[in-house]
Amino acid sequence: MAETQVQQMGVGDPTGAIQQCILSLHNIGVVKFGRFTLKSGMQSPVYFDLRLIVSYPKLMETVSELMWAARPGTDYDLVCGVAYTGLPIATVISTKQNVPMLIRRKETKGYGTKKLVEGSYQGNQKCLMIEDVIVSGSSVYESVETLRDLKLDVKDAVVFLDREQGGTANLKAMDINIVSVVTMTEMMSILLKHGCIDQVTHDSVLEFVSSHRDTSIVTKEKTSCKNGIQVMDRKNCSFESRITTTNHPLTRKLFEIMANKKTNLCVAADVTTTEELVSLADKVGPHICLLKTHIDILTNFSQDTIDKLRDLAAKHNFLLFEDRCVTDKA
Ligand SMILES: O=C(O)c1cc(=O)[nH]c(=O)n1[C@@H]1O[C@H](COP(=O)(O)O)[C@@H](O)[C@H]1O
Repeated sequence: MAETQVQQMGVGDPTGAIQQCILSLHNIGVVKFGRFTLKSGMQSPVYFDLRLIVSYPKLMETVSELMWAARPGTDYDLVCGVAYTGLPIATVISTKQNVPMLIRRKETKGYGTKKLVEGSYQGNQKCLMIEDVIVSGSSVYESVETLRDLKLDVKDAVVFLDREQGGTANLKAMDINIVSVVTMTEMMSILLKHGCIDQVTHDSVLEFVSSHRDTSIVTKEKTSCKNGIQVMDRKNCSFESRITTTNHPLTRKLFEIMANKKTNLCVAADVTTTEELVSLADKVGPHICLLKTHIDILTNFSQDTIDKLRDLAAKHNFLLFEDRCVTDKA
């Protein structure tokens, strides 16, 4: 797609470039319907998986051109993609527009330079952030925060899809101006118009969006960034905010219990009968997040032991952790 053609778009997409792109993205399976767990833990009937475009170079070029055309300002010294899908898009923009690029890592390397930001930069350079999807704005915000710590001038961001779930307003409050190529409402109406989805699917997505418009920014970790090196500050993070720190469902579940029950107490149940174990679990259950068992020291262990513990874990909302050691070094 020619740059001039893309630049003519604007309100109403007169050239149809955005519509065409949405239909192509739908064809390759980027727009998925079903039941999806989002980064925030929220269940959604729709998922926009732009990562797939790395397998379709021409489409990646189109997406990059549409995003560059939608950018909110001019005269950027740098572009920076938000990991991961923002990175290939930023690379295409960087080479096509001849604007140098930065890479903002998701995690600091534990070796070598230990830098969080790769590439050359100087203080006060103006940088445009590039992201695939915005929900709450947390991903964009975390990257902006890191770059601002390095004294870069970051006020603008461009995103392909705005899911209209509060991210734009959240970022505005952080002095970040973000524009999107398309909103969820616009995308759904394009897909409906072209017979890609039925009215029921269309309506259920819009209903979901309208009832989940108030997401808030939850930063992964309180971090500070000195000379591009990230410093974690877990001790000052709430259990609530740490729910989003991890991708592991079990760890997330543990943080959810800790946040809900306001406890980080674990009990190690070193008792020798099922009756003692079950009675202890029922007594301490309301106050703990986790019960550690040693079923190999129970004299009357059976399936009944497991069933009773499971019922109590569900009743009092705690996790069970069996600590059977093959070799106990202690
Ligand atoms: O997990 C999500 O919320 C999500 C929904 C979706 O439809 N597509 C999608 O890519 N995401 C992920 O959500 C991130 C943005 O969420 P926020 O950080 O809350 O704005 C993206 O960078 C994706 O990793």
